[in-house]
Amino acid sequence: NFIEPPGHLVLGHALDMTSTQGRLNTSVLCSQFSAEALHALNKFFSYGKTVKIRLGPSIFPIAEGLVTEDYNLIEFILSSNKFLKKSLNYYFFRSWLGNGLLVSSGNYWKKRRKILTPTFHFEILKEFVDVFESVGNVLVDKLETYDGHPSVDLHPLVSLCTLDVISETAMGTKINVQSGQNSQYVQSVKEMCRIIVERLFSPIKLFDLTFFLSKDYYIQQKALKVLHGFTMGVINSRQRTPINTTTKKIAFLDLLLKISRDENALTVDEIREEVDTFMFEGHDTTASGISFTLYCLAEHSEVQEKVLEEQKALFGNEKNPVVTYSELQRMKYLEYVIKEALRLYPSVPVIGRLAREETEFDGYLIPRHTNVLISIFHLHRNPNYFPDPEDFKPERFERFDGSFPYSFIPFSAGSRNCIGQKFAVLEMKSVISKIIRHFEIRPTFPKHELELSLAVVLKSENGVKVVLRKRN
Ligand code: HEM
Repeated sequence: NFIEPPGHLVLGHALDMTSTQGRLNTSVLCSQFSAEALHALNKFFSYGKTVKIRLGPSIFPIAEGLVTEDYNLIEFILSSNKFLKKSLNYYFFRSWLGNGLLVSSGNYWKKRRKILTPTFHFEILKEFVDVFESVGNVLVDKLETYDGHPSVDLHPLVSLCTLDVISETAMGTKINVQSGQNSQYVQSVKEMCRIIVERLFSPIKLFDLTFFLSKDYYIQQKALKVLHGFTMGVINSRQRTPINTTTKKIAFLDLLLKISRDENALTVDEIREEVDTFMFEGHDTTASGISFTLYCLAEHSEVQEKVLEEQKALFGNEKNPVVTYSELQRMKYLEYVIKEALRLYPSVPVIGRLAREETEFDGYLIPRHTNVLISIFHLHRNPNYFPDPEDFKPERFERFDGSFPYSFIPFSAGSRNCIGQKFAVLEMKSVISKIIRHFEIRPTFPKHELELSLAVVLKSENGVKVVLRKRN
């Protein structure tokens, strides 16, 4: 069977995930540990490309599973309809996202995916470019206040920008969090993201019984009240307002309301779940992508220069052009840069699936109901597919011919891939190109070394710091 790296008799590998010393310490109870999860995976993969791990006694199915960086197994899983169900740890999203697209399964998921797919049609996405651009302008204004500072941590600023974008596009509502409004909503999003990550790794918070006794349970309930209350408030008010058919820009929520009215396909609660799913999946992921791309550009001035050249070829020296969808499409080099940044720093570093039935793979038996965690992070750094994998070389994507289609999967692959992929790339291009036109981005001195942490969304524990200099 698959190898199980040595671990604690009862707690299994929970200690590896939570403490570099392998000792039980307070980090098991609190949050400072997802950086250790990355080190732990590095260690586990020294035992094999696919290994068995557990975060507690093996009598609890939620606490154990396989973790893999093996191309062949990943291809097998993502292309098979026996692995369409999400692994058990997605359970922690349910209190917030209910049965939304990210976590649902079976026919329920199929039906919803079919309903939602047309809402991401490029004709609809095209109309969102204005939102990316105007919200991006607010970010540029904020970044200008850091001109010449010894360093600025991009992530929190970018994260507010992407939250503003997703709110306006998903709900048709400006929440202006970049201008300090709706701070309670922002705080609640943060709390929920933190609690979900903690529950994933902590053997104490993993189980409902012990989680319900913790302080975080009360924080979660409070945050959920704010989050659900906010979304429901927006839905109720949009329901009362007839959809303006004269404007081409229609928010996802309005499309869902229209579908539910015309075809009676979704209840109000189901719409709320999907909108919440977009709010979660659609902001932290793009914030991580934008911040890490800008960090890579700071570290590689020659690449930044080529990105700027591409901008000049499109817009001359104009820093604030009216950017169109087709111009974003023409930013080919920037697209390679974003891909290379997502290769090294995939916003979603690990995804999980559940074996629907007992399955044989390469002489190994994967029992029914096994959780299989796929490390996109490690897959993307495999030298067989990406020579000198630690180097940042956007040009490699000029030659990427798709012979190994599952070697680069920042948006996952197969029928459960990211529905928001095109939206995300457009948004990232819009915001990054705008920043590059306005600022020269330099590395900090001394160099800011990222402390990556393998949370639900990839983060750097010590921030993503660069130096900004306004361009003339
Ligand atoms: C850089 C940005 C993004 C990255 C890297 C990314 C990545 C991913 C990945 C890897 C998955 C598969 C998750 C899994 O199997 O557990 C996924 C699913 C999903 N993403 Fe994204 N995402 C991004 C942006 C977005 C945006 C902007 C939206 C919405 C506007 C979105 C909505 C979704 C949804 C709804 C799913 C679930 C799809 C399903 O299961 O059918 N994502 N994303």
